[in-house]
Amino acid sequence: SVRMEYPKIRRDDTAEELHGIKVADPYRWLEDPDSEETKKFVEAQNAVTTPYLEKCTVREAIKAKLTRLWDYPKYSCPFRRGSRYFFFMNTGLQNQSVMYVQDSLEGEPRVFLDPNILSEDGTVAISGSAFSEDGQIFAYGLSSSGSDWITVHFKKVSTGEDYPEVLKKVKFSSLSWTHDHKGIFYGRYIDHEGRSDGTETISNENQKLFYHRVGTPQKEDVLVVEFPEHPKWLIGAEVTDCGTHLIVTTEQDCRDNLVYHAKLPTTIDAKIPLTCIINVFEADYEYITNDGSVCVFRTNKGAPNYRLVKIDLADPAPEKWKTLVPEHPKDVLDWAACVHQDKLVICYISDVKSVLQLHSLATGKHLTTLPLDIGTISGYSGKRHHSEMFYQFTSFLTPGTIFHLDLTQQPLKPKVFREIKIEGFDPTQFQMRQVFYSGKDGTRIPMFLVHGKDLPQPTLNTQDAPNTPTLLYGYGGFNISIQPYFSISRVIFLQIFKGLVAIPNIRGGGEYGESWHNSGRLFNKQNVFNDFQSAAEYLIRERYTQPSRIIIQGGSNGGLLVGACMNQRPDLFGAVIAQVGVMDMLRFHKFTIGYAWCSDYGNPDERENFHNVHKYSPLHNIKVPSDKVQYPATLLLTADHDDRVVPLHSFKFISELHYRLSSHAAQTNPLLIRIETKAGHGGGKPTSKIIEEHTDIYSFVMQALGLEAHN
Ligand SMILES: O=C(NCC(=O)N1CCC[C@H]1C(=O)O)OCc1ccccc1
Repeated sequence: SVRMEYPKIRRDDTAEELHGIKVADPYRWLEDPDSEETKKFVEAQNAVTTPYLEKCTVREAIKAKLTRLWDYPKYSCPFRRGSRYFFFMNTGLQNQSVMYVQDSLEGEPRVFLDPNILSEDGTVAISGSAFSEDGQIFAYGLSSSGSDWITVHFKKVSTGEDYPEVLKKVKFSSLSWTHDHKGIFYGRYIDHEGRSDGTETISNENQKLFYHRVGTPQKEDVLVVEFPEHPKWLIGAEVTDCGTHLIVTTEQDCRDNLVYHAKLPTTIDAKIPLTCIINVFEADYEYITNDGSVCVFRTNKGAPNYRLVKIDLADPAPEKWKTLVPEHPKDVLDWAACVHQDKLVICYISDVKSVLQLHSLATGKHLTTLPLDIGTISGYSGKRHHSEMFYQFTSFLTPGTIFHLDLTQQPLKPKVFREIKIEGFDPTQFQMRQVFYSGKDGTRIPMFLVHGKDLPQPTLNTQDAPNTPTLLYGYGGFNISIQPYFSISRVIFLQIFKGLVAIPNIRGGGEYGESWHNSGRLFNKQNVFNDFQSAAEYLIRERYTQPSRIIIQGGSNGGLLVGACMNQRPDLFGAVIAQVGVMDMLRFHKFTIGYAWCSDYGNPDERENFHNVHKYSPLHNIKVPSDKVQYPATLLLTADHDDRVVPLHSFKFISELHYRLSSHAAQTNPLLIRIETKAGHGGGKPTSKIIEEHTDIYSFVMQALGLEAHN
């Protein structure tokens, strides 16, 4: 294939001496999103990528197929607030799901809030919300163009009218009502200078907790909690189920938190004095419910697979804690909620599949396990004072099934409340399996395989290497578990390319609790890359596919994963899709919320951590392969309002790839970047932009790997 011409991007002599080594950073100037030169860079890169994608002869056919199959109704669990029921629903191609209200489960749904009317291109999304206890006022966050910043609005439920005030400079905030329905606690970056629209990259510091009284202007909000000596702490606040106390948590990164509490004053007009009950960052503590001063927390303190403990706020010494639900030896206690006054809903992850149980709140004793197929609980709604609950099940081949459980029944019998079906998708044509493969160090790693029933079975004796296009997707970090969930774009990959989707549950995730997370972070981070490469080697050894047919895909921390893997094993993959990736591991902590990722990566300002991340940082480990080997066809994707992982990571990485590889004789695979506008990290992205993105990814893959499309 013809060699690509890439834009000539200026390199300057910026360099620093860091922890004993000289580190050049010739594209440092790309860190300024507002400079004319950076804007020209974006145009120049898109000017190369767009024609390449449009050259794909079946691009329109792929888009039509994606659009047709995408056009199926999507529902959330219904949830009761006050005397009304609400749910989100998307008829299929709406840019944003619409919020409906019903006076009863059988009642006629009425539009309650349609975010689609808030912008002409669907780029305004609901991001966070909370009803007052009586269900009469709805507090909701709106995010524009995918930014983490939100504005908070208040709607009177009975009339649908908004109150006049809008709360600004809000980010990474919980919204929690006092039970007198007068107002909410929320996190605010009141000191933030300059614009807060998600195109800025400055670090988010000095979040403070405010109390807002509905119907008053934001400038009258009361500063209730701040930690001026800890500018990087993020503050969470939750009013207890009984309404009398405030539970405050602080996080300095993406793991562990402190816990404070306070009795709520009847009038909130000054700072609230807190009592600290957990004062060391060594575990996660999540408030579930309380009876008087005795609170139930989900924690991994002394329990890497998590457990539920009772802590008496009046006597919080650890030796006084009572274990309510002990740690399971193998399964991870993923989340818990209190329902019907005296029951706990507990969701476990067992070999990556969800297990949903009811336990007694009083004794912790297991009451019943709700029947589930192999898959994931992707939604839940229920409150302590409710006698019913809803939960949503999904899997690779199940778009979504919503169950209703009436807890006053004996025996308990979950009822299918709604089953989502898709025209043109027949799940019986596909197969999903879980296999276990060995990592480089012998660790057994689970992997889901999804493919058409007609996938040519890997026959070990045929000479010709199997050439099934294989999408190998991974994340590998932050205690996040990649469980089976339905993705119509993956189904289309299987259909168009007669392909295989492989999802290895590599270390760094939460699939097997804290130990799985710890064995994939800090100085164990290379295990994550090894596990992912071992997954590819397993698929090749088992004759499912061959290197040139493997497409590795990852987003954010998963973008780092594929960026590192393409550097370490350019020979092992045919294509790389790196979405909003973390590519500059020496500087990630300097921008927006990047410092919070030091819990997985380590702080590069510290010598040992610096040398550790320097070893795998994608930007710093591009190596020209031997003369027969080339880098896989690579597509980086990012967007101008991504303020979670700022686009500079991908800008610098594509520039360095071009600089290092474009003169490598064997490098005929394209190395491209797709930079979107009015888009962010992914949350809240409108359906139209999602379909465009998947269309471009599949067009890229088809073009680059010379795949044929089956209709
Ligand atoms: O940064 C994250 N989450 C981690 C995250 O988004 N990461 C971690 C690495 C890159 C990117 C990703 O993988 O999506 O969320 C913001 C936040 C809120 C409250 C407390 C701490 C942090």
